[in-house]
Amino acid sequence: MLQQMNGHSSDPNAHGGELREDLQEFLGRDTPLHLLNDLTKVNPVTLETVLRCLQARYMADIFYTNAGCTLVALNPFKPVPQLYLPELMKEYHAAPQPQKLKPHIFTVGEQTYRNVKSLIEPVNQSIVVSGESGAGKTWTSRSLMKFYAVVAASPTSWESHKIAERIEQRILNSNPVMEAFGNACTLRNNNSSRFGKFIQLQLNRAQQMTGAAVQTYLLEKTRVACQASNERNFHIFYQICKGASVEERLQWHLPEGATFSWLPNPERTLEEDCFEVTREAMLHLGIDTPTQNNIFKVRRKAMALIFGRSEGQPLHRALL
Ligand SMILES: Nc1ncnc2c1ncn2[C@@H]1O[C@H](COP(=O)(O)OP(=O)(O)OP(=O)(O)O)[C@@H](O)[C@H]1O
Repeated sequence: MLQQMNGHSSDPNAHGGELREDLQEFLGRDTPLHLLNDLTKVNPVTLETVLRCLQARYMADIFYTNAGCTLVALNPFKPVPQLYLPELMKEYHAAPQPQKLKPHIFTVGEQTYRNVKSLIEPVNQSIVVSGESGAGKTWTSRSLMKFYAVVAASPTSWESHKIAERIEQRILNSNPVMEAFGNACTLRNNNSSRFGKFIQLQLNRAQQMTGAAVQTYLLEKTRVACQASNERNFHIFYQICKGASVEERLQWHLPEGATFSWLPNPERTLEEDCFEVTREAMLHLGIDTPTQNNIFKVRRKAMALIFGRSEGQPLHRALL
């Protein structure tokens, strides 16, 4: 992280072989760097000092840092389940001043939620999640959706509780489906979203979740026919190839172990390859098994048409 950014060396010794005076002063300060919760408090604000601070926090397993009203999220590249527990979501939700708690994506979620709540005429709130490929945007969006599913789904009556649960579950189930059809393994990220998305969560006047809409754009369609070496096609094709049942294989004319010229690197086993998870999520979204089968049949035919037949299979059989 400290090596190179935008072509500028961030080596503090690059300035005449000695640490610059202001940087020396910054590094020698009394407060340990990892305790700096807000990058605007870094003084002087330079590439070196900001990166030093983020690096110190990363080494101390602190992955969120404020930068004024923006939140910087570092990808931990390891599971940190204790950071995303429902109890923690509730803690941020119940806090009188969540911004006084440790920086977290839940602070942003809660602040936004309160903004909607505090206005007499409800005004839409937006959270922009940006970063380079593999930075953790999908993870962050998922965490926000889980947060709202917990804090915005607590209606009182049993009947409405059932409805809220259904909506909450559906919102969360949209993720595996979107990711199966729109994500692929790239050099930078095993589960890279190859499309942009605008997720809208709808609340009623009591700030309970009543629905959600996802608009997708800019799907990287060219990946179907052309992938960089060591990258893969969209997950769904591998899921079908690896996860179809014996009956489905017969029905879809998909022999066990069939290989396709445009489905490279099938030997890589990813957790995203799980067909069952996609099917289950589709079921929860109201896409029943016969409809699912039709969707997968079309996918299978696309595989024959676009990817070429599985080895040794005549075309008329592949298109059946
Ligand atoms: N907060 C986190 N905790 C644990 N793991 C994380 C976290 N953020 C990201 N990751 C890991 O990093 C991987 C890449 O993150 P993610 O898919 O969210 O990146 P992205 O910014 O959406 O990338 P792309 O633009 O390529 O879709 C995740 O699959 C996950 O393994």
